Amino acid sequence: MINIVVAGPRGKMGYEAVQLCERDQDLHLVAVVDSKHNGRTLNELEGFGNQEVPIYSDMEECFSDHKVDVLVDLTTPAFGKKHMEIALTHGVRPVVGTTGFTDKDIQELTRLAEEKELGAIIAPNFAIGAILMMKFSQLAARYLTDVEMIEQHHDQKLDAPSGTAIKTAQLIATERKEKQQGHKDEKEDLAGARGANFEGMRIHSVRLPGRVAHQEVLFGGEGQLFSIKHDSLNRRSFMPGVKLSIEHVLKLDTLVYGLENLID
Ligand SMILES: NC(=O)c1ccc[n+]([C@@H]2O[C@H](COP(=O)([O-])OP(=O)(O)OC[C@H]3O[C@@H](n4cnc5c(N)ncnc54)[C@H](O)[C@@H]3O)[C@@H](O)[C@H]2O)c1
Ligand SMILES: O=C(O)C1=N[C@H](C(=O)O)CCC1
Repeated sequence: MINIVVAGPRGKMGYEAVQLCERDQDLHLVAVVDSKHNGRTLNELEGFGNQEVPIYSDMEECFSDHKVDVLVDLTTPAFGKKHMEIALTHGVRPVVGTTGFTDKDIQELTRLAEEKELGAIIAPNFAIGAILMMKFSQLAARYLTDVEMIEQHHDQKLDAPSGTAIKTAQLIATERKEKQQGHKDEKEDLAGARGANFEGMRIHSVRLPGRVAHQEVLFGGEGQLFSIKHDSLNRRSFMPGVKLSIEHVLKLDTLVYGLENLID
């Protein structure tokens, strides 16, 4: 049994992670961390069935009261880093799907994980299909170096571009040199029209009700187009990756950023 704490249980992803623990015999949900409802139990909240799991608003108190192996953090960009620091300081391995980490955050958290000799995972996207999209895009960029991305998410998303789009751009950047794309004299008549610029790659972020998580990576060459697309149609699509991460993080003694590092 792996003792789990989920942070953000009332959120769209946190709710699915709680249900994953309920379904999976290897995962034991010992407590949850929520910004509200301190001192109550999950079964007192609407939608949680009979899960008599204690709710804490103070993560440190939660880790003092329980023996925890893994923290699954699915909160907001404002709290992801702080929660990882608290977990590592208390000897708990974090598996974090929360997005919005900067390069500096990842460097600092890597140092902390190594100092504590603990595994940690930051996964911008837990869906296996999205990992394949990123890996295939990295390969394609070796041959087709003009790239644009369109990522689409629901309209409650706080960060843009998505963590997945940034990670895809970082992987592609390992295979192609920075280059200016489009006409050298192009000019935006409306600010933002050409999207965000990552080493010359353009990233376009769509936010609409009804969307879940979608990304298309578009490659252009002389007389040809190539595109790779992934759609998450519901949040269950992320749960096999959460389980995979929980299993892997127990065997690690450093921070891994991106599930592409865990699958061949
Ligand atoms: N890695 C992935 O595959 C993946 C997939 C979907 C979403 N995400 C990311 O996961 C995060 C959550 O997404 P969501 O769609 O579930 O968002 P959401 O807004 O539905 O849920 C976030 C939850 O976090 C809670 N929260 C905020 N601050 C907190 C704190 N200090 N302590 C405890 N709980 C706190 C909120 O109350 C809310 O219930 C986002 O950063 C999103 O980008 C990642
Ligand atoms: O719903 C979200 O928010 C998602 N965020 C991740 C990202 O930023 O890439 C992954 C997919 C869903």
